[in-house]
Amino acid sequence: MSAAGPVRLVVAGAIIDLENRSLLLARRRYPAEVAGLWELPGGKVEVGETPERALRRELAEELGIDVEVGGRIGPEVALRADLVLIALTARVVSGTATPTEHSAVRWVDGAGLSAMASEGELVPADAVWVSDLIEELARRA
Ligand SMILES: Nc1nc2c([nH]c(=O)n2[C@H]2C[C@H](O)[C@@H](COP(=O)(O)OP(=O)(O)OP(=O)(O)O)O2)c(=O)[nH]1
Repeated sequence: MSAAGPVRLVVAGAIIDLENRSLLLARRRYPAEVAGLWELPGGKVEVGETPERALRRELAEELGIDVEVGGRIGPEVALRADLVLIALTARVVSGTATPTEHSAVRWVDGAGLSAMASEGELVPADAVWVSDLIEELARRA
């Protein structure tokens, strides 16, 4: 795509459990470069869709959960010239996260997230969010 082409947004959910001070991560199956690495679940925003609505749709499809979406967290990340990634906070309103497209899900606390980042277990683009996520987990404690 040319540099002047439309930019597509990917929205990822920083799903936080207030009681357990933990964050939901999902393990990617594809593409090969990131298969086996952990991400904040989400997906691409469709034309005419708000990021909030896209996140609720993706999380219902991918994990079978209904979430309430909060505000932005962390910086936006340019994945490619035509793809930008943002993260929104969210909390589960109903359902239990059960992966349909990911190979696994797990809840981690701040220390666990930090350890996974150090071990290179997160998808590379998400590494920039780690300090903001750890701060958020501590703030809500
Ligand atoms: N969902 C999500 N995608 C991420 C994250 N970090 C990151 O680099 N990505 C990349 C991987 C993909 O190239 C793109 C999102 O693709 P996706 O596969 O989740 O979205 P989708 O379901 O709407 O897309 P598709 O498979 O239908 O093409 O963003 C993240 O934390 N969450």
